[in-house]
Amino acid sequence: MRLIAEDLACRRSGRRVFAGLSFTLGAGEALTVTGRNGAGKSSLLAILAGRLRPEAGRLVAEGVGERTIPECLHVVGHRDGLKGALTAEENLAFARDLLGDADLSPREALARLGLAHAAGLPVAYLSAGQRRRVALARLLVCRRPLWLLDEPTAALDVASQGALAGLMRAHLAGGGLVIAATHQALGLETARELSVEAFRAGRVEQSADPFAETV
Ligand SMILES: Nc1ncnc2c1ncn2[C@@H]1O[C@H](COP(=O)(O)OP(=O)(O)OP(=O)(O)O)[C@@H](O)[C@H]1O
Repeated sequence: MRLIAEDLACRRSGRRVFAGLSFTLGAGEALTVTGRNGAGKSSLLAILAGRLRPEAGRLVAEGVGERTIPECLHVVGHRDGLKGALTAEENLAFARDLLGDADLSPREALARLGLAHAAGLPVAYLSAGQRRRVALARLLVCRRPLWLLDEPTAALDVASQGALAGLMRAHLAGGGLVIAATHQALGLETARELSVEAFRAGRVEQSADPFAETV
């Protein structure tokens, strides 16, 4: 898969958040989206996920056949999207049935996140970091090329941050793409950085592409 974002602009509550934002991301590549609070990182991810309409610009996915961009991606955002009354395993089985493209079994995915022991517990009983790990395990139960991650290390301890870095590296090595909004280093040495602040309305040159030399 290759994702091309062209000249994206975003307006929220009547305020221009960013404009003229372009990038291209190919198979095996990662992008970290940075910027201060309120700069528009989550808004950019929402546009990429098809959950927020851009004020201008367009998104193109190459190499995905008939599939739409939302059918090619996973989102792990601020809200974990888990059902508290269901067990960790049941939540993942639900996601697998809903999304299709089955990959690892729920138990295998939980084991990769060090949560095999919690498979049978209702998610409501889990800690914040454990819930985040269940949400991240969703990445592994369905095969989707593009991972959109919003502050994926939030609430994770050091060991779990390392496990996440390993999962992202394996995904990239298999030709996947990762776009992660973050305030922290993610342990991805090859990731390029996209500062949303560089595209703040009034500060941008139209269609400026910070990766023009590398794509
Ligand atoms: N649901 C919403 N409705 C209207 N405006 C919103 C909404 N969500 C965010 N905004 C506004 O959009 C702008 C960008 O917010 P966004 O959440 O994308 O920033 P961010 O860079 O992800 O911030 P943070 O680092 O705090 O997560 C902010 O000015 C915010 O007030």
